[in-house]
Amino acid sequence: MKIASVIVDVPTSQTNHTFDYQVPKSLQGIVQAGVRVIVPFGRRKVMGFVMELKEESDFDRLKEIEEVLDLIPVLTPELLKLGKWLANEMVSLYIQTYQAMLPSILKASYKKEIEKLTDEDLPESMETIFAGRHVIDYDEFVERQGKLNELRKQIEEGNVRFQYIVKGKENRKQLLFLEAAKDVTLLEEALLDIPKRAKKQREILQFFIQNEHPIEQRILFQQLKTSSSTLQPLVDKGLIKKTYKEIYRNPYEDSQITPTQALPLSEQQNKAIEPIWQSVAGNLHEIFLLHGVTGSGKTEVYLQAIERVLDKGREAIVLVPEISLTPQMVHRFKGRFGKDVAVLHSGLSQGEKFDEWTKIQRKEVKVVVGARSAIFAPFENLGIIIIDEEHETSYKQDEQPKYHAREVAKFRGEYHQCPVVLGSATPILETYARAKKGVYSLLEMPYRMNNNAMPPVEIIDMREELHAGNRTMFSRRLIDAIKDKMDKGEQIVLFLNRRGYSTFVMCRECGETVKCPSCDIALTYHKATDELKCHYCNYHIRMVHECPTCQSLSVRYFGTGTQKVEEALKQLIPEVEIIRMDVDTTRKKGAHERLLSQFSEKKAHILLGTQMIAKGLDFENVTLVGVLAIDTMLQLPDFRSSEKTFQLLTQVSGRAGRHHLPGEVIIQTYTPEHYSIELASQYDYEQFFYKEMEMRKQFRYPPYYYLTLIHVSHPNEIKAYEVTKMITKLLRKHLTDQVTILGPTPSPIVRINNRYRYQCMIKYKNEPNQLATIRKILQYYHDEMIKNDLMIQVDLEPYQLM
Ligand SMILES: Nc1ncnc2c1ncn2[C@@H]1O[C@H](COP(=O)(O)OP(=O)(O)OP(=O)(O)O)[C@@H](O)[C@H]1O
Ligand SMILES: [Zn+2]
Ligand SMILES: [Zn+2]
Repeated sequence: MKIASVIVDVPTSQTNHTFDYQVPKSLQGIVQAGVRVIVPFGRRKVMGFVMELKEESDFDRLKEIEEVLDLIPVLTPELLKLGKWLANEMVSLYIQTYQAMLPSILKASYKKEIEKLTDEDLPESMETIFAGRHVIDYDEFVERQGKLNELRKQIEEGNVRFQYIVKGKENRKQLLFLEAAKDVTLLEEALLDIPKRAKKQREILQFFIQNEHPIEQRILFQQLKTSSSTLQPLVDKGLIKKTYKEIYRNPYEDSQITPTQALPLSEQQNKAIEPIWQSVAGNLHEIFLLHGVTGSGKTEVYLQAIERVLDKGREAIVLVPEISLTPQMVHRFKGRFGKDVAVLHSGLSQGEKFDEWTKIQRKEVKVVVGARSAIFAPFENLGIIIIDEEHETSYKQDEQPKYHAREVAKFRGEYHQCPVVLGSATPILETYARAKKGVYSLLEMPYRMNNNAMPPVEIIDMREELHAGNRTMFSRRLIDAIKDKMDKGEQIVLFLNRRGYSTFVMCRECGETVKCPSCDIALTYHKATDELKCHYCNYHIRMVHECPTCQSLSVRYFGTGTQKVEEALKQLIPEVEIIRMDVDTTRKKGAHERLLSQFSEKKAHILLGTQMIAKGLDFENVTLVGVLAIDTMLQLPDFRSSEKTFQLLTQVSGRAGRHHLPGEVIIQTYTPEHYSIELASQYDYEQFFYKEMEMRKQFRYPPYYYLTLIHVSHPNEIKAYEVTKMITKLLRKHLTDQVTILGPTPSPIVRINNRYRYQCMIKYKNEPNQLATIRKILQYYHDEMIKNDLMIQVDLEPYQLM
């Protein structure tokens, strides 16, 4: 095969197809599908992925591949196929999609260099920049105000050369090891020749007489309190040799993880796992929804399902949301499967991620536990895919390609003919509806382990607090409960929602927000025009200062930070010890883990935090969970806000009373009558599902309709608006009239990084022309996107509507 078709690292829609290259003789047999190569492209050199090899091309005079970056393909045949499908479905570029599947360290880095080719002096101005060097960075040349026309002249005269350098910048970590270079008897003989006063040298040699295994040089020096100068003569004599060993950067201290055994399953676990085992045994592709309340023992089901998969010699992918990928969670998997587990999440350094990925690629592990992108783990014999907390929005990538891990899981499950298990206490509506219809197999686990009751939930009406003259953010009931637990030596988790933002307004007197009459979402405040706007349909009214419902003047913006909560609480209860967990306190590596272990060692009464603490945590001594300001979530301008509130409350409540001590939950809100708060407090998912489905039907949202969101941004507001308007026009013209097109309307966050953001939304049930039309629109704006700083982003089935 002499010709390779290559997807090149030039992310534009015009280059979004394969280019043919000749494989030079020297690289034949080395270039194969799935490897990265370096190819000439225009005047540059770029990285590319080989899609396939073939004998013939429709083009003649092909350029040659210059270099191969991999000996083992980084993309398996399955991943090549998956990437093609995914890019088409998501209207994203092939190159972006393939790059999203790989550790970011495998992305190419590009550099421009100028090389001096002559021994003669260059003109003075250039010589000072070269400063005696042969090669310099082009960027440095420009930065130091080198003259470009001078440079061009020198290039033409052949005195200097300009070149693009492409590098796959992966690096493997190597450590320096020492080991005996000769037989023990020979070492013993040599020892006799070393004078008594060379004490340290003798110690080193004795060490190797007693230890035949290589040891890291650094550790030996530490142990024997010695250094290179003592060692060197022994190396020179050929008694000891230095070797480099590639090692994995391992972020987890495996030795500290206690191995665990499979637990005898409870009755409901048995019932749930049986169909999964059958599907594993029969190599059947089936999608399961494991709907189990918090603490019902879902994780144990996952573990024992995986066990069967490994027994068959196949592999497993387990997805866990980023924020619940805590050390606790990792330990549960490593405890059961030990060294067979790789872990992938964003807390790892690039190098660590690459090493974990390498273990998968080399088939040195059989299980990967990771966040969203672990769905692309290059296993070739997959036996199960598990997505825990399947409702989590972090499974949807919010940059291109805007894929959802669940859809990728289905593709891979079908390819490998293996089960996909979606687990949650609060599955997303779409998923539960499919399970009800029989598209997925529904497995229910309605009870907690040991039949512990779910902790009782008390809803506190914050409007009444205000009426009673309490202007703090804590209800009297919550403060009393906190003090009570402190007295008993029990612990408290306080949760503050932060995903909201202060652009919605609410009446503190009656809890009312102003909503769009046709979209049923909260209006957002726009300061510039002093208006409230619906960012789905662009309905707008003047900002209200008097509550439309109760005529009070207590209409306020909403939003508080964790730090404020901490300070306010300390004023009320001076002796309280608080561990605060938010983006600020967990920025440093390992901080997350440290704070949690401090809390479990009972070094504080309260763990106060944001979304970060809502999931996965399992503390024996926690008997009270308090929820502050849940309204900021309920009023998000997002049609899923009720659902997200229900999910969050259920998760948070699940943190209390998981063990022997009974727990309780207190939720503070200005809208206690809202169905998602009420039903969450009763743990009634089923009821919530029906109620919410009704709303979705009425306002024409998923799962009854599909949505596509198109985002436009530009430094000039008028431009952003005009383009969005044009896009809605084109859509209206080319799509069938069953489709609703909303917009143009400003995004809820109108300006980010000095770019103005507008959007429009397509609501449809079945629209065969959609993808083709969107592609045409992108083509149409191609030049402007490249030259004029215009950005258009397409999000199919969006999760973030901001
Ligand atoms: N078969 C079993 N026998 C004894 N203990 C079990 C068994 N299965 C699970 N457990 C224990 O019950 C507790 C709850 O289980 P687990 O954390 O797996 O529930 P979960 O459904 O994943 O909960 P969440 O959704 O809240 O994370 C854990 O402490 C776990 O070790
Ligand atoms: Zn009011
Ligand atoms: Zn509207």
